[in-house]
Amino acid sequence: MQNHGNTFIPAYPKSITELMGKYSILQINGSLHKRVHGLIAGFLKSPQFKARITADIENSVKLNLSLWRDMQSPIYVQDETQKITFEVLVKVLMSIDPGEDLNLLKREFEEFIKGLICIPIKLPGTRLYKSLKARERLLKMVGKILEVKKMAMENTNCTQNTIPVKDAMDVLLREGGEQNNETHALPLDFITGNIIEMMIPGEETVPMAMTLAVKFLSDSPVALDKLREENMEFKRQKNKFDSSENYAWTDYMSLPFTQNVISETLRMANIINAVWRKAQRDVEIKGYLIPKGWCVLASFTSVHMDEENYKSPYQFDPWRWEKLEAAVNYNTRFTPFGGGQRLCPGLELSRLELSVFLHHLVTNYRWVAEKDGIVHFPTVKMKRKLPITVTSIST
Ligand code: HEM
Repeated sequence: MQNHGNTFIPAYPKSITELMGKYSILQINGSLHKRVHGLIAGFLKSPQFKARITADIENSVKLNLSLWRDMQSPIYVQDETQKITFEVLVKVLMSIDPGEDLNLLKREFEEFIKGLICIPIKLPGTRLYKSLKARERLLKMVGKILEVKKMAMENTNCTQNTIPVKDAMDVLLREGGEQNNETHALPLDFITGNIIEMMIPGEETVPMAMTLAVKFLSDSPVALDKLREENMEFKRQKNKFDSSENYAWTDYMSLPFTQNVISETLRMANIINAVWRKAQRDVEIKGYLIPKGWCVLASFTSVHMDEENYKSPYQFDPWRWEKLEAAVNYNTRFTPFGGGQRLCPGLELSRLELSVFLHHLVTNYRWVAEKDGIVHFPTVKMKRKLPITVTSIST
């Protein structure tokens, strides 16, 4: 994973490559990949972006959690967390607010991703065909949003600084277009395609991490008590000074046990359990020859569940991170977000979303989870979407 795209490149099953388009960030290599990755990662980790998105995440989490009070039991955590994170994701990528457009986009996107892992036959009626059609409709919808943004930019005779960059689409739209020099600008269809493709790694991962955090905490009452204690104390301290309860992203990041719960959840969840690569030349690793053209599956589960890396790896133990912090080489032993030049640009955003969700969940509700199991293939899911019954905590 640490190579520079000249030894191993991504290689996905045919249904995925068909659906993604050849200029997707997930498939491109070399200098174009470096440019697009750098733009998106730079934007998502900027303090200005995180400050702004924290309020959006809070609004979405608070609104959706408040509805739980009047919902009939059981509440299905997997569905509920998906609502929250989809709202955040489209805000990050193209600033769509909740409403009819968002609902339509969600429906089409769900139809689109159903075909990611399927038999790659492209005939009317097949799964792949339906998903390709959904992709065409998505391209149209996102293309319209892009057109509007482009016109707004042109009408205000925008230079880099006059209209603030609000989302990933803005970032890509402005790239190379400054000083009216359009020659280095990214083509519009490249941008539209990539906005849709960036929804793929962002859409299911964060809600599944939230759902599994609830699952692991339900099975570990001592860890849940400690998490609640830390977050209740944080809430009390905050309310002393500012009863409006608006927290900064740095507040969330400063809760050590909560961060350890998130790391431990990501280690055990293995939401992206592996990545696919293809050898560009003969490669020798630890005495084994991987011939040019062969595919390699870099398994993160094997890393995270290896006793040599983590003692009692199947035990949910957030405290292990207090001891591990200095010792673990994160590049090779903790890889939920991958590594090297393809390291997930949504890493910090995901941790922030998880922190906000856990904070509002444990300070507002107690819950009892029904029996449920985790399915690991082809993607991580709960067998029964994790049904829980909640009771409000009065503070
Ligand atoms: C818990 C949540 C998440 C996990 C576990 C996760 C995991 C990963 C992993 C393992 C990769 C590397 C893939 C590879 O090497 O081929 C990746 C790439 C990527 N992720 Fe995430 N991801 C998460 C959330 C997000 C979010 C919220 C976004 C969107 C805002 C996002 C956007 C991306 C993109 C665009 C890439 C491709 C990067 C590239 O190839 O240059 N991810 N993610």
